[in-house]
Amino acid sequence: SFIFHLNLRKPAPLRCASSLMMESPKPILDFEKFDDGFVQKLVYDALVWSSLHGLVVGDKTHQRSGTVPGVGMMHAPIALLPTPFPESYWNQACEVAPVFNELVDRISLDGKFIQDSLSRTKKADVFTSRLLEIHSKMLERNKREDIRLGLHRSDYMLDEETKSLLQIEMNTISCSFPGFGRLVTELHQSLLRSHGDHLGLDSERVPRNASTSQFADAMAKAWLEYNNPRAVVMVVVQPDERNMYDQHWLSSVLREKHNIVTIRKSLAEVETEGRVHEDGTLTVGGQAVSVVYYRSGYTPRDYPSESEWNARLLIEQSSAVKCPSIAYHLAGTKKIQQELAKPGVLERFMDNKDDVAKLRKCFAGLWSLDDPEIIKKAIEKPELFVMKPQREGGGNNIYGDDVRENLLRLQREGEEENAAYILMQRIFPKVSNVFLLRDGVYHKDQAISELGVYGAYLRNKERVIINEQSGYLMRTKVSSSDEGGVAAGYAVLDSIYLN
Ligand SMILES: Nc1ncnc2c1ncn2[C@@H]1O[C@H](COP(=O)(O)OP(=O)(O)O)[C@@H](O)[C@H]1O
Ligand SMILES: N[C@H](CCC(=O)N[C@@H](CS)C(=O)NCCC(=O)O)C(=O)O
Ligand SMILES: [Mg+2]
Repeated sequence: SFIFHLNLRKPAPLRCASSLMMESPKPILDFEKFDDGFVQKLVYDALVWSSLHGLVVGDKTHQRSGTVPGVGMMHAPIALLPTPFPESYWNQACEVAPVFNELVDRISLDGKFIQDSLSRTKKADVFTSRLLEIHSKMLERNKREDIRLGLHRSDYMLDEETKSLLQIEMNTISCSFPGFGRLVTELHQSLLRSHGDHLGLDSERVPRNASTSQFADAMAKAWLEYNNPRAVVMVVVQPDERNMYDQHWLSSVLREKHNIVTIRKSLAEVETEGRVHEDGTLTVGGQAVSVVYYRSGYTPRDYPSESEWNARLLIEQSSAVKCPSIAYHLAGTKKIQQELAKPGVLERFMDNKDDVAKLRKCFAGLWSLDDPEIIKKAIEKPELFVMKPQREGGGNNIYGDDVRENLLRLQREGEEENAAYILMQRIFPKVSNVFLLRDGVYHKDQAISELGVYGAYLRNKERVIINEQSGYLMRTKVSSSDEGGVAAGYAVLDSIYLN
């Protein structure tokens, strides 16, 4: 930011400013300059702020912390200060959010594309085949979803090599941290207001983040579109949830701002208490449900028995607004992400050339395992690739030598299992210095970050009611870690400092 201000003082030639903008972010923390005493003060203020503002998670050493609110809470893992991020890439990520929202909706309407794209994955991956089974049942019934609510998060890394913003993945189900994304932004703004002078940082450079209210408002509008004043919003949750407060933030806004009641049910509870009536209404425990918001159901672990699959099917068959519908869920799989990267496929869904260009600009290299050239290259240089199964929730990817091992194994075992994976270009973001705060202790470390941009989409038949970028989440992890993910225990919650 210091350099940025200097630049503002003299009328820099455009070239210089733009080249400054394209520069990789300057560290805003000169580690050597700070004394531990000052950092400890920042840490103390950050921990108090987090505790007072509900930026808390369940403490896994406390066995009731995943079921009983208020018991065994721990501050969420956070970065002490925001991470520098070039404003030009921030603008690009925000601008493309509504385009990705529209793309997901268009894909969801093309049942044949979904079934065809995943037809071989169906044979190689049981979990995906179960989801596809529900999807094909809906196609057979010609089930229409007139009211469609998407609450997405598109994740990006800034590739240092190519100086380009590349999409890691598009999440269309159970996107974590719409509650906490906003809170971490407010925490960092608060810390910079108190200590900004000493740090030489301006709190105005941390972009406003209304992720919680924008997601809750979208759910409230979907509730209105369903038009049953007695109906509730149902949050489908995991029986044991360490991240319940992030979820409760949305329920709290629904109640306080919109006077809408939410209920929390596991898939097993939906199976026992749920019913779909003649007119399509879903009732659970006798209460009519207008919107089903999944914060579970995205991983095989959420389906320990047939009961959970029955519940998923029951919900899908109802007239409730599913967030996501099975089609939206499948549109966000990694296999579909890889299919979309093939030449001409985006054009199948988007007629606006500029939109297609905006989407394609942030595609990393994505391949199926049916491309011998790529397989050969990945076996030679596995460190340049990430191999991904059709899984969500973190901790599932294959890196480095394991990529080579797995590719050789698949060659030996025959091509059947190939369709269960995709290959992706490995992205190498710039490393920056961060203070990571976990369990009340800070660690200075080299880290890399991943910017998640939330997108909300609400449509009723031909009427698009909401299509917006709705806040952001920065996740920062030690650069030595291949995997990411806060819930998975690798990353911390962060925000950005525009430079
Ligand atoms: N192409 C990539 N290059 C570098 N890191 C990646 C890449 N893809 C994924 N990762 C890392 O792995 C983590 C999980 O990958 P992701 O595709 O987001 O799977 P999940 O659905 O489990 O979150 C990401 O948060 C990121 O840290
Ligand atoms: N416990 C569930 C966790 C839900 C979950 O894992 N969601 C995936 C997308 S599917 C996700 O957003 N992962 C990135 C967040 C991270 O880094 O941990 C919840 O919070 O409702
Ligand atoms: Mg992810």
